[in-house]
Amino acid sequence: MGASADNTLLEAKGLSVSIGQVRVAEDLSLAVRPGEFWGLLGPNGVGKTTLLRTLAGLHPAASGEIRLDGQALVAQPRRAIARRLGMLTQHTRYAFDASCEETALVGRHPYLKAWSRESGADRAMARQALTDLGLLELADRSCMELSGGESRRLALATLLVQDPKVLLLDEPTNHLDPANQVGILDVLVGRVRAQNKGAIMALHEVNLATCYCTHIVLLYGRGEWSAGPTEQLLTAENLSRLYGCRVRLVDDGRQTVFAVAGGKGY
Ligand SMILES: Nc1ncnc2c1ncn2[C@@H]1O[C@H](COP(=O)(O)OP(=O)(O)OP(=O)(O)O)[C@@H](O)[C@H]1O
Repeated sequence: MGASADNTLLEAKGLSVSIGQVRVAEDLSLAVRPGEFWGLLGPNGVGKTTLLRTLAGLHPAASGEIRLDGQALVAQPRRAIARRLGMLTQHTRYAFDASCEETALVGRHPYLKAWSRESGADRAMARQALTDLGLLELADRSCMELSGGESRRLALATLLVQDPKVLLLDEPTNHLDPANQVGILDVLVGRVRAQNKGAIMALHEVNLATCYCTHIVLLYGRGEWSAGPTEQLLTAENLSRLYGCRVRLVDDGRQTVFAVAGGKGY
């Protein structure tokens, strides 16, 4: 199956999404093209995870359509979807005792035939991903013995080994110190650009979004949203409305950053 005529990797058309009593998005349309890295921002509980799960085909939309690589998502078998789309979930929990290398190799499962084992090339991919995420020294260590940040990086390594065209990332920088946050975003953005992938990343760190994201989706609540290029969407006015607290833009001549200026009384 080839990409769609205009190269769109993942497309939402007129998508309406709810969960429980929460209206996440009404009539949402967006198209993720090769090389684009989208940021998904909004307050706690607004529905970022739910929207990512919907785009992955794991939560049903109330209406609208999702197209992956030019074809309706619902028409594609899960195994085919897993070769094209991968999701990093918000929390990393390992239920089975396996080494970090074996855990990273799970990313190759969508490509293996029944009863077949991972090849040397698969193992090389796993070791490369562990190297890229600074985990090679832990290759033989049990995944049950990792710190929160190490577990997070192992989950990302597994996603890189899965090597899908579309990456859905739910707060990938959770549990990571600042150096590891920019380190893993450098790796992810590097892969997206070099290999013409597309990504959507839910996150709360607005200043990482300004550094790394080409496009932004803002979820305001009650189904309201806006989407577009980062420089148009990420303004102090939009962010103040989004989070319900005053956000200021600070410019030191080299970089512009957003700073929380305090609550209503400040
Ligand atoms: N299975 C469920 N049934 C009903 N409501 C749910 C369910 N799962 C989540 N919710 C609710 O749906 C809303 C959206 O949750 P979601 O996890 O998508 O938000 P989020 O924007 O990712 O939040 P956060 O920033 O806190 O991670 C929340 O109010 C949550 O309590």
